[in-house]
Amino acid sequence: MLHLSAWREMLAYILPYRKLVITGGILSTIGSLIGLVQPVVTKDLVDSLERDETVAGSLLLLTAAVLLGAVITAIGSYLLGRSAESVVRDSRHGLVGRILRLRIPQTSRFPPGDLMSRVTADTTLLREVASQALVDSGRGLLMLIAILVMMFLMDPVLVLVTVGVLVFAGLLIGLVVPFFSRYNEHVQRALGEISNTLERSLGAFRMIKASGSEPQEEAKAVAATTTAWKYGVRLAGLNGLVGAGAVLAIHVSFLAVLGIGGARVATGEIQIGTLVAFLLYLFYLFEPVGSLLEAASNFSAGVASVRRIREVQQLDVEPEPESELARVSEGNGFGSGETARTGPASLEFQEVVFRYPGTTPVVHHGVSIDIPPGGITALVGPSGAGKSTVFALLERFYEPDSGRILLDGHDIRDWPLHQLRAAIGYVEQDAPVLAGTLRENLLIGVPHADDADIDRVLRRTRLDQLVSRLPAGVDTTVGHRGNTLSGGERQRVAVARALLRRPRLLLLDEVTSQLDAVNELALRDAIAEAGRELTVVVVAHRLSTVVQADRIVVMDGGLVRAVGTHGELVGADPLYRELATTQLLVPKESGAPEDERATTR
Ligand SMILES: Nc1ncnc2c1ncn2[C@@H]1O[C@H](COP(=O)(O)OP(=O)(O)OP(=O)(O)O)[C@@H](O)[C@H]1O
Repeated sequence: MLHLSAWREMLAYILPYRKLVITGGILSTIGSLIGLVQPVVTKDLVDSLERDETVAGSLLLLTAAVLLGAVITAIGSYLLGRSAESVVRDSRHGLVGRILRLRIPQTSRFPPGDLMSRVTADTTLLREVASQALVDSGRGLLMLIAILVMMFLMDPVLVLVTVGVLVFAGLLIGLVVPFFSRYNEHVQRALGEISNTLERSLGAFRMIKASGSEPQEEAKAVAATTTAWKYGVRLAGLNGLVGAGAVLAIHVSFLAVLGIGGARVATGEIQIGTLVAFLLYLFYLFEPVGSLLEAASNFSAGVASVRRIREVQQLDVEPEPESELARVSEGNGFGSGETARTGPASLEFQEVVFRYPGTTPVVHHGVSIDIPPGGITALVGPSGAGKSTVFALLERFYEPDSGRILLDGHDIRDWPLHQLRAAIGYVEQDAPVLAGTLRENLLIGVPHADDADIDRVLRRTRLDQLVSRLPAGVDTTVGHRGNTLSGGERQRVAVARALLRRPRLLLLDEVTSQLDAVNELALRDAIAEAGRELTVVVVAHRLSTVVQADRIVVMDGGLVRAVGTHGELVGADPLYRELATTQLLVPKESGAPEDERATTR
C-alpha cells in the first residue's frame, strides 16, 4: 500500500518551507563538497613543500576552504532544522486548533491521552522528513545517477549487470518498506495508549489509590509499552534486513562485475584499469544507497504519523459548525451590525426528540418547555429523565433529531455559536475547576473582567471569605482540577465563573449537591438574586433548591409531565409529590410547605 494521499499530505506540510528546505539542502551539499577540496589542496601543499616552494598561499586556501565549508554546512543545517521545526509547529497548531473545535460527540472517539500523543509524539516524526529525508533522498538520488553515469561511460555492459542486481534488490526492499509505515503506526498507537492510561489514572489519582488499583493501571500501561517495544523491535529487524539486503546487493554486483568484467578483460573487450576503476565506483554506491534507505525509513514513519494526524485533522472529523454560523445573515437578527442583546432571555423547546449519537434509546420523546424571560425555572424528575440533556442541547453540544429549540424566539441553529454560548452561563453537574490560580479559573471565557467584577461574583457566591483566607488571595493556585478546594468550593467557583460572564440565561446543573446547609442557603440567595436579573434554569434533586423556583418542570422518561409551582404540583402531580415526600420536604399527609416557599423566594 502506497498511501498516496498520506504522502501528498506529508509533502503539503513541507510545501510552505520548500525554499528553505531546498536552500538548506543545497548549502549542506556544497559544504560537504568543499570538504572534498581539502585532500586536493593538501596534496598541492605537500608537493610545494617537496619543491621547496612557499606554502603560505596553499595554507591560506586550505584554511579558507575549511572555514567556508564549516560556515556553509552550519547555515545549511540551521535552515533544514528551522524548516523541520516549522513543519512540526504548523502541524501542532493545526491539530490543537482542530481538537479544541471538535464536537462533543466526536471527542468520545478519541480518548484525551491519545489526542495528546498525536499532538506531541506523532507530529515529531514529521521533523525527520522535513530535515533529513527529503535532502537525503535528493542527494542520494543525484549521487546514484552521477555514479551510474560514470560507470556507464566506462563500460555499459557492466553497468547493466550492476543495475540488474540493484533493481532486483530494490524491488525486494520495496516490498518490505510498507511494513515500516505499518509498524510505525502500531508504535504510535501504543504510545497514544500509554498517554491515555496515564491521563486516565492521573485524572482520578485519588480513586486509583483509594481502590488500590495501581497494579491494574500499571498493567495496562505495561501492555502498551510492550506493544511499542514489539513493533520497535520489528522495525529494528526490518532496518537490519533492508541494510543487509542493500550491502548484499552491492557485494553480489561486485562479484558479478568481477566475473563478467574478468571475462571481458580476458577477451580484450576492456582493459584491466577500467575494471578496477569500475569496481571502485561500485563501492561508492554504498553512500547514496544508504541515504536512500534512511530516507525511505523516515518517510514511512512520516506517513504513519500523517495518517494519525489526519484522522483528527481532516477527513474523518467535522469541527463545530462555525462556517454554517458565519453565513448567518442580517435577516435572522444576528447581523454583525446588531448590538449585543441584554436582559433575560426567553427559552422554548418545541417537541424535541433526541437520542445520543450511536445509541438506541430515545432520551427526549418530544419535550416541550416554554420559559419566559427572567425568573427561576427548576427541572426536576427521576435520574435519567433527560434533565441534563436539556442543557446539552441548549449549548448545541448535540443536535436534536427533530423539533426546535428557540432562544429569544430564534432557532438556536440560526444563532452564531459563539453568541449563543456567550448568552448562556452553564455550570455542569461536576463543576470542573482547572489547574491554575483561582483568578485564571474565573477568567475562563472572560479574560478582561476587572477586579471589581471578580469581587462582585466572589461576594455573590460567598467565596470572598475563602479568598481572604488564601495565601495569595485570588491568585492562589488551586491544584490539578482544583483539588486543593473542597467540592462545595469548586461548585461555587464554577457558579462564580458563570456569573462573571454576565449571561442572559444561567443553567445550573445540581450546583448545590455538595454544599452544607449554610452555603446552600447562601447559594440559593445568589440564585434568587440572579433570577431577578436573568433567566435561571436549575436542575435539582434537592427540593430545598427547587421550592424557590417561579415554575417547576417535572420530567419523566424523556417527557415533560407537569409544570407548575411547588404548591400546585404537590397537589396535582403524584410523581412530584412522591419526589417531594421521599426527599423529606413535605410531610406525607400535609400539603405544600407554603411558609418555606415564602421564606426562600
Ligand atoms: N453522552 C451520553 N451518551 C449516551 N447516553 C447518554 C449520554 N449522556 C446521558 N445519556 C443517557 O441519557 C439519559 C438521560 O440523561 P440525563 O443526564 O439527561 O439525565 P438526568 O435527568 O439529568 O439524570 P440525573 O438526574 O441522574 O443527572 C440517561 O439514560 C443517560 O444514560
